[in-house]
Amino acid sequence: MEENNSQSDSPKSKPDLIDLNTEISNSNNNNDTSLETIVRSFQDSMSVTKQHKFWETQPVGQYKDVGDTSLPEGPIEPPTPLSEVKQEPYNLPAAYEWTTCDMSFGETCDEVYLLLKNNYVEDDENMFRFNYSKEFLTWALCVPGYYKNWHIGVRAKGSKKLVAFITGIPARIRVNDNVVKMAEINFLCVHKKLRSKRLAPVMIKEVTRRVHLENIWQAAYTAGVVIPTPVATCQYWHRSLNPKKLIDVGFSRLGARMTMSRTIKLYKLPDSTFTSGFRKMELRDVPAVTRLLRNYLEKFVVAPDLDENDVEHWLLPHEDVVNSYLVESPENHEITDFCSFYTLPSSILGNQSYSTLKAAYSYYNVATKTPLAQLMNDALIMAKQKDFDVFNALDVMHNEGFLKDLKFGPGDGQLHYYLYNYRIRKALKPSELGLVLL
Ligand SMILES: CCCCCCCCCCCCCC(=O)SCCNC(=O)CCNC(=O)[C@H](O)C(C)(C)COP(=O)(O)OP(=O)(O)OC[C@H]1O[C@@H](n2cnc3c(N)ncnc32)[C@H](O)[C@@H]1OP(=O)(O)O
Repeated sequence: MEENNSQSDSPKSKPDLIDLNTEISNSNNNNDTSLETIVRSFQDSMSVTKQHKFWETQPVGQYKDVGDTSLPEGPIEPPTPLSEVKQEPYNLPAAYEWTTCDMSFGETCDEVYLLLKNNYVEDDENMFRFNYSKEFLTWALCVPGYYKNWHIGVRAKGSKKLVAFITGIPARIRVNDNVVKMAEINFLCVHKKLRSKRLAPVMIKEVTRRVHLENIWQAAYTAGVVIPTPVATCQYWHRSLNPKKLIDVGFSRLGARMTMSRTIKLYKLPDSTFTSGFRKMELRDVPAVTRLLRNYLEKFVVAPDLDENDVEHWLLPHEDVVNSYLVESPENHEITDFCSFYTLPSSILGNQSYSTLKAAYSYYNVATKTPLAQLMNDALIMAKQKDFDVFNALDVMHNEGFLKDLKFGPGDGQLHYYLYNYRIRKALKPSELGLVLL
């Protein structure tokens, strides 16, 4: 392991405090997310240039190269011959050992669930912590063509307790005109008691080694922390569905001149959806949804290259995991619009009355006939019917087109997108991203 050089963790998405009075008017926030601005403001706020002992050694965009448009787009390093990829796992401290987490095995899934439930991403004020369900974790990890040994755990040798986790899943991601085989890396987690001991770099190197062994040399990931170097920085927006509970648990505040009853009225939604032909997606819709989505995702600089298998896995409704709806024309039965959201509750830490915040996260949405805001309003109505407390959305794809109209308020946490071993010339605007990672 490397020397002790701690970095404070911060959530990769954060259920931010939103002021329920000002959030709607307060939405023309500064949207200058050019990479230069992000890196500079980050460095300014640290007053020194932060050192990244690990990330400086990796094939990722380095801060010193920011703004140098002469560097070519594409892989930073060429692939190494497979025979030269290290065959044995990286060394762990003597008291720990690697384990492959078989997520189809109930007991292992329980252990992963509990490690994350107790140690994964929190907001800056430590009021909320992501609580991914077991069904969600299995869905997110056991994807078409997945490699079991990319679901990597670390156990204490004596007690066999699971103390750390990191995962990769295979994906085809298009960057401009190139479809690149990548790993999507997620669920990096080190038990709270083992933090700041440089375990994370060992885990990242180990997942990298296992991905390389499959002849894959690029990866995509998101994080709440700034490390070298984001390809885009996005913001979360929140739409209250249950404002009273959100206020009671400290997720949001009552606006200055607002009463609770006015606030409840402000966020009230109709009981049923508005768009005729709006219905739940079914298995028979997979080909039409795939066509709709592929056509839409072409508009973005970075987006997944999804086939019918992927769409069936990622978008077919799955109780308490992912919800998808579409609009089928009552006249010609054409599928013209699609919207989806996934279920990711957070534990509410230290509240007497409530233990869980039920959050829906906007996933992939495509509107070709129905106005996007109307389609998303129907998604909000469905989320309310399903008893979600809040509907979250990033400012990616065309989401900016509905956020303000539908009474979303900006959060103060940011989510940074990264590519490993792939350079793009210029930082992207959130609206140039067609990718949502879980
Ligand atoms: C080709 C295939 C490639 C595949 C790999 C592609 C890359 C994948 C990259 C991973 C994508 C993950 C996507 C997600 O899952 S993002 C979610 C991350 N998880 C959490 O935030 C949960 C709560 N926090 C923790 O469990 C720990 O704080 C973690 C495990 C995050 C760090 O543990 P700890 O706090 O005990 O620190 P350390 O002493 O061991 O290590 C310190 C070093 O680690 C760098 N660090 C800290 N946080 C992150 C982070 N979120 N991404 C990348 N690097 C991170 C940090 O800058 C420093 O390096 P450097 O600044 O000195 O250089």
